[in-house]
Amino acid sequence: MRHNGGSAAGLYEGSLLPEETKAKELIRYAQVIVDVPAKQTNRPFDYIVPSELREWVSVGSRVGVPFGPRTLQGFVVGLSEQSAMSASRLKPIEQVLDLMPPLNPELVQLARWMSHTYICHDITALQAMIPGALKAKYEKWITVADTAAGGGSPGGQTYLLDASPEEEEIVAFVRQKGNVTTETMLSRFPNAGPHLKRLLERGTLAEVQTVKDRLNAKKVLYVEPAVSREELLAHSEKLPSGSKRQKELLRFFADSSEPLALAELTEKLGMSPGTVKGLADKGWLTVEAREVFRDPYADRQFARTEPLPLTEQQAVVLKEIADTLDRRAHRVFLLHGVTGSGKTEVYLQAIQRCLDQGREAIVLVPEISLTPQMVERFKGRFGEAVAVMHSRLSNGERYDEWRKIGLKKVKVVIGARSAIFAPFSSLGLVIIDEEHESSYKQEESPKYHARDVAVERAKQHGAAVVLGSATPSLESFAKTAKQPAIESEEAADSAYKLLTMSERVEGRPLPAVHVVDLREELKAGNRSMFSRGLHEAIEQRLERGEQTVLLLNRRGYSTFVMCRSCGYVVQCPHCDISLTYHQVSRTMRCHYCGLSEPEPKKCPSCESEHIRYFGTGTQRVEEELGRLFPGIRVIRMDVDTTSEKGAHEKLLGRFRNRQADVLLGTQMVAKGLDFPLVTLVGVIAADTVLHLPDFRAAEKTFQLLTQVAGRAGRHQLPGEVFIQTYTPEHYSIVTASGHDYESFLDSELELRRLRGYPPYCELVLVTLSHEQVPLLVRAGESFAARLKQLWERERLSLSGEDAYFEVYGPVASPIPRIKDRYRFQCMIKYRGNVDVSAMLAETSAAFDETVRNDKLLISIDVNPQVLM
Ligand SMILES: Nc1ncnc2c1ncn2[C@@H]1O[C@H](COP(=O)(O)OP(=O)(O)OP(=O)(O)O)[C@@H](O)[C@H]1O
Ligand SMILES: [Zn+2]
Ligand SMILES: [Zn+2]
Repeated sequence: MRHNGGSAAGLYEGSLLPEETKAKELIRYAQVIVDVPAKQTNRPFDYIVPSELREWVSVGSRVGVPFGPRTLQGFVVGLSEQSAMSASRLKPIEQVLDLMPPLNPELVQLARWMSHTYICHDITALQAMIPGALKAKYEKWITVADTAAGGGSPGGQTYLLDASPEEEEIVAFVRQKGNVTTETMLSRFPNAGPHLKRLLERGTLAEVQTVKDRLNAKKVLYVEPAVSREELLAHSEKLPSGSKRQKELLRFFADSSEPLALAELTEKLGMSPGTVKGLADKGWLTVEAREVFRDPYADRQFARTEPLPLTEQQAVVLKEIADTLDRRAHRVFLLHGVTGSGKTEVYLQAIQRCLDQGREAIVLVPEISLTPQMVERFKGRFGEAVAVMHSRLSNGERYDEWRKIGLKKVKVVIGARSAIFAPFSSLGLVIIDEEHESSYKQEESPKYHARDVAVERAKQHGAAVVLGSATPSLESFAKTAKQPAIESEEAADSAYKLLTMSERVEGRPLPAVHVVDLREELKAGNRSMFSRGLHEAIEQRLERGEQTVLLLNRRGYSTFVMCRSCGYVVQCPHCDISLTYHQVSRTMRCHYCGLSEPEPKKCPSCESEHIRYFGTGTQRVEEELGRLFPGIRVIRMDVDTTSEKGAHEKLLGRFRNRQADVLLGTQMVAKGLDFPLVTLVGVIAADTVLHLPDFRAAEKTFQLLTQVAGRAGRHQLPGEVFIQTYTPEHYSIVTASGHDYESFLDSELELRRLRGYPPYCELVLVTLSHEQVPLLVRAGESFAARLKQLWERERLSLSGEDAYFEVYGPVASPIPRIKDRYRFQCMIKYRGNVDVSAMLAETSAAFDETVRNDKLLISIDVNPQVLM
């Protein structure tokens, strides 16, 4: 069914024609990507657009289409007057699932770009763009098959050859109901299983499938008068005196003809819905179901804020961005602004400019810094025009926020990673706050980076992108013209424009940072987890009524269970990693497969009883604080205390209201928080990330330390920071303590250059997994060999260009086994104009059979953030 000779990309081009150039009546066919993520179905299929659906089908529509024996969800990616297939062989679209198409031609095109760039199926990319509530749910029904229905006797009784009485009964039941779900069937006939199977096999009954949304728009009943005020009053007069309530209700609407929600009305007037219904039945009132939006912030008031007069540095930066907006040009800015330099105010005023032009804006923030404070800043400035999207919203709330975008009820979306797909049609500005955050990368397929998607989307819209951070990623920094890491002409054109804000607002100083050598503490006989300096500083804050933020970076921290006698560490039996201890439930859990086991009483290896969890978790720091500073009020923020909906907000709210002296937590406390009374920041141990097997370890350490230090002294009171470490001489710690991004950058870039890591090359991580090592090794080796062959071919066509390509591995992955599957990886490093995506797509296609028949799994991660 593929169009003649069209290249994959070409297939979509027709769909990008402006809608009006294609008269609806000429549209006969739609190209649909169906919801089956497999190679054979990874292309558009042609369907007939029935004339009654023509008005409703556009590029980006979600439809239900017959596919083989089933009905599947699909996305319309193109419309045409003709099809290469003869019409007799094509089937019509069955359902259009939304009145408003959830995607638009630009997003459909973007999905195409994603599937190519990140090497995934088109449907996977399309599905990533819509909220979970719209992901297809298939409903299966049992119905009487057409053929069987025709053979009915006049009395409606089907004469079934060879059918048992039970079967007769089942068929009669289905016929009576029309459609029956399996559950209904089994609740009525608990032993129907075998009969059902036989009836389906013989074609008496058939199974049909329909596509259904997981969720529907929420509807609320509204009441309003159906007749004039005079008539209402007249009716009220005529009613018998016993109908007090009804009279009251009529008078109510005579006073105000505004529609009112039924629930609100009955509560207000203290009457039952029956009273309302009585009058509606008489035709005097109308009751009507209306769609409403579930608003997670409905009960919150946001004080309106006005633009602040800008500092000199803010004004310079805003002008650059505004100029680009005014020219409606595409341009990427990297805004390097120290902590507390007022980046948010710049974002707000840039957005205002964009809205003034009648365009829309997307703001991405890392999930964990999407705090009420952040939301407040945007809702406070733009009020109702803001939609908020994050994972703590319920499915329904998220769906409604998203629908508001399509319906043009909002102009600004603030959200985590996936908000980049907000279905705006005239996007003017995308802001990515804390652009260095690794959470912008999605770790499951499609493994996209929201920063790259943002740039791609902005190109299509002629929109500006602002990447903001106090600690820009090396990758982004290397793309600013200043950094000669990339030299080609094309690169110079697409270079990011660097904007700098080196000072905090109102000339406030950056906090003083003390680096404490923990080895010296031990020598001096201090065995506590708090150095003497930090201890004293906390004491001072308690006396002065100021607040402290303590960071315990648990990543890489030992919360494992170890035997003190023999050194045995409890590991997951299915994955090669140690189990993590959870104090609340006294269980040990595997982070990869979810296995949960009770804490062992004895060492499984030597039977010693000296087996216990090891290392410093946040709970232990909390206990220690209580012991050292009696009466201290601590709020602990980690995965355990923030798992419930709204917990995060509540904890921060309490801290802000001075209900605690210390906010203790993992990375969650490091970013975005802006509390006036915080004058002390302590880092319990700075080295935990430093020793991870990850080439970004030093960069991540620098970023984390700089970010957390930036929480101190942001307002009137000056701040102070203590960084405790076993490696005080490490350059990432030295430079972070001096707030010296430039020096860090120089040292780190030099190392990356020497070791051949980004930004001096691009990376792709290919992980293969299988239950048997021999097959895996063979597959790994032939995968690598095949890629190298392709490179030899590619290299010839690139003669003269500076290009580089190397495959490292296969070697066992850092985590060599997960869920009983062994894992091998190949690391690809390349540079220059190499179409690695195409090479990888071709190589993996060669493994299709092994994947299908032998259950080999191949995962491709382009620009990986996690190298495990
Ligand atoms: N022009 C201004 N005049 C006065 N106060 C300002 C101005 N701009 C920003 N502020 C205030 O300065 C504080 C810090 O600003 P903001 O939180 O935007 O910093 P930031 O650059 O985002 O820092 P971080 O990267 O640490 O989050 C805030 O309390 C903000 O209200
Ligand atoms: Zn032991
Ligand atoms: Zn496991």
